Amino acid sequence: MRRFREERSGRVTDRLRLSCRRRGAEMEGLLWRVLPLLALLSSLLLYSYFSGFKTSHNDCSLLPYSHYWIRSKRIVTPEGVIAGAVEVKGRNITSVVKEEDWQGISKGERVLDYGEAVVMPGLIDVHAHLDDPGRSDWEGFPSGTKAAAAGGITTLVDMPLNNFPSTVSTETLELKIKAAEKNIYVDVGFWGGLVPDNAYNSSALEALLQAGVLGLKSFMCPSGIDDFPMTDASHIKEGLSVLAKYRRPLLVHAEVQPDSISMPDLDGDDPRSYYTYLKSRPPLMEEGAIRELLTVSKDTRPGGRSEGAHLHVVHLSDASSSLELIEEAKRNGESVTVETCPHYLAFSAEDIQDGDTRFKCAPPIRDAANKEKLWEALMAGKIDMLSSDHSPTVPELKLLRDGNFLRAWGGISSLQFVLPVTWTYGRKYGLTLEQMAHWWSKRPAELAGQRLKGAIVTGNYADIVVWDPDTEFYLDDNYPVFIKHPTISAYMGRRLAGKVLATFLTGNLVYEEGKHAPAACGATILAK
Ligand SMILES: NC(=O)NC(NC(N)=O)C(=O)[O-]
Ligand SMILES: [Zn+2]
Ligand SMILES: [Zn+2]
Repeated sequence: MRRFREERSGRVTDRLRLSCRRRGAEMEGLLWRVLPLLALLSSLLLYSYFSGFKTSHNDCSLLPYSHYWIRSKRIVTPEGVIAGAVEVKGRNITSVVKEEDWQGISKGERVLDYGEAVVMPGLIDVHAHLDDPGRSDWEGFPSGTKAAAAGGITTLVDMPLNNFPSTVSTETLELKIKAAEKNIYVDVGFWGGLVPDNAYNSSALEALLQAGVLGLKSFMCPSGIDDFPMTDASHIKEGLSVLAKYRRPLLVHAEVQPDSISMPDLDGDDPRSYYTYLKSRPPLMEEGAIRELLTVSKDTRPGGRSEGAHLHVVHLSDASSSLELIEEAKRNGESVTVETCPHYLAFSAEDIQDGDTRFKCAPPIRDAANKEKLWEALMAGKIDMLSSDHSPTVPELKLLRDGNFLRAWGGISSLQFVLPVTWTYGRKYGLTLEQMAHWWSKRPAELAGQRLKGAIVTGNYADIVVWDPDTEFYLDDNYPVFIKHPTISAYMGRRLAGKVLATFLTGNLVYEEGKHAPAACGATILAK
């Protein structure tokens, strides 16, 4: 029995030994097969570690790495235009070096040398209507933000109207955020709507602000959108008092039809004539609205009821009395700013052909003398910033064939073109690269409360546009245009200077020479 057991156990041991040997051989074989794979994997890991290669989000960028230098002879920084390089690592700018210090930098790094091209902070457009959700056939987040990226805009703040439903509550903001997520090629923040329904309901307004809108927007005249009714000065006063607590701005479309203004009689006037439309919205409408606004902007003074709130007049067209009133408010210590748009700086009423409703917007484009005064005010620092007021629609509603200015949709389509337009029309007034960055990046970043955007400085997000001020091009059918309906844009067919070469968004090269990164990796921006 014992022997048997021994014998048996001996046989078992033998078998075990045999199977161990066989398994050992198998393991060895496996090891030889796996070893090269392991070596490959570890070298890939090492490579990705040292090169900053993105393993997960590389569809967000046209570059296969995320640590690199952008080099140029013209980098626009808050300290002036310098020759040198901007170091980008991941999402941020990690250093900005002048040419004289460049030699000391390790040469193993990746360098994108743009020569003489301008390297500037990405543009921040605080006034765009992307019409999503609800009217994405007018524009929509994907095409709108692709156009923005192609135009050097890295951040835009979307208006609360023209989308449906209008963004006037936490629920409607939620719909907007959902529509934007994974569909945006640049960063997008949101203004909420101040409307009669929520103006006296501070808890509703607070909920909207807590949900992340960067500020509020209201209209002092009919907006043309049924679920976005107009507000008066008393609504605005209430809105400002809530905004004060959050230190966020109220943006106002400042046109009214005050009883004191006797509106011109248009009976018998040709609706196809631009002058008929111009007559229907005189400068007095802007002036009247601003006069009313100034009765409540007093509250924003230090020690005032709404100290901490801020009033921003959007798309100023009247360069006369309206501008003087705004100047006066600023002198009185009120927290007030004003923007104008490239179309008021590029076009004048004299140039607009009868029936060409591509030029219809509100307030209207005024005469050449007014345009000159707008440029003067802008150059003198009296106008704080620029915005696109990109407000497209479907071509049918522009009534291009009919040409009826009184019935056509009002709004200029410009999102992709604002950089070259500002540059092209501003050169004769001597505008500088620093002014471009000031009006399009620094001041809009402040308005939208974006502390890490709007300037090329260490620590900021690497939101950068590279453009060539000397290249001229025609906006013709061969030009890559990304707005949804190019035919309704007043800029098509124009010759412009200042070509966008590349756009970087939080370190990703999102656009280069007609091509976008495959994935929509812009972020929604919500205020905290
Ligand atoms: N509903 C609109 O988009 N209106 C816009 N229309 C323009 N500007 O003609 C605006 O901003 O007022
Ligand atoms: Zn407006
Ligand atoms: Zn607008």
